[in-house]
Amino acid sequence: MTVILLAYATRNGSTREVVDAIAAMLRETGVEVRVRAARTVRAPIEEADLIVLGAPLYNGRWHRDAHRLLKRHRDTLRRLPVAVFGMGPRRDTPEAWAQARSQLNRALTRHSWLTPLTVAVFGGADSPKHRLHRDLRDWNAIEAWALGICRLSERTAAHGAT
Ligand SMILES: Cc1cc2nc3c(=O)[nH]c(=O)nc-3n(C[C@H](O)[C@H](O)[C@H](O)COP(=O)(O)O)c2cc1C
Repeated sequence: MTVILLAYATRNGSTREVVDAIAAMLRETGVEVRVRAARTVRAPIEEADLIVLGAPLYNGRWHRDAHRLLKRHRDTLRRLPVAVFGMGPRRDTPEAWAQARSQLNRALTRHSWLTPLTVAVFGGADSPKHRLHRDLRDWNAIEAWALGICRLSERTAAHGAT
């Protein structure tokens, strides 16, 4: 059975909600999914056919737990397919979306050995305690991405089996 590890970092919980939604979608397709906070993923990394790493952008930076996971597990992750997503932006303008994307791209350049299968930004959500509680998460885009991941994992598993 295909095993997908979903590793995430979060400050206010919205990334975890996205990961839970992705996990539910993937499980419906018969994939085995393990959800872990990025900081708790220790070496040796669990056996998985594919890793999904999701974390929010804060003040132009990707969450440090995501960086740490990539650093700590570099040798294993070099050999495994990795899909990446970031959370942001906070404002719904083309400029803000482009900025979030370029912040994530810049963060990934710190790990030049990494060639993700796919990279996405899903839109940010304010903490429930925030006065405005804006939520730009596009659940249709998240679902489409999760299904794409599923197809990728099937292809990877088939490739590994030959
Ligand atoms: C203080 C603060 C700074 C933020 N900075 C950025 C940023 O630089 N770029 C971005 O795209 N999103 C930014 N965001 C949006 C967060 O990435 C978004 O709210 C995300 O959903 C938070 O994830 P979490 O709930 O998992 O912590 C910021 C949010 C806050 C509250």
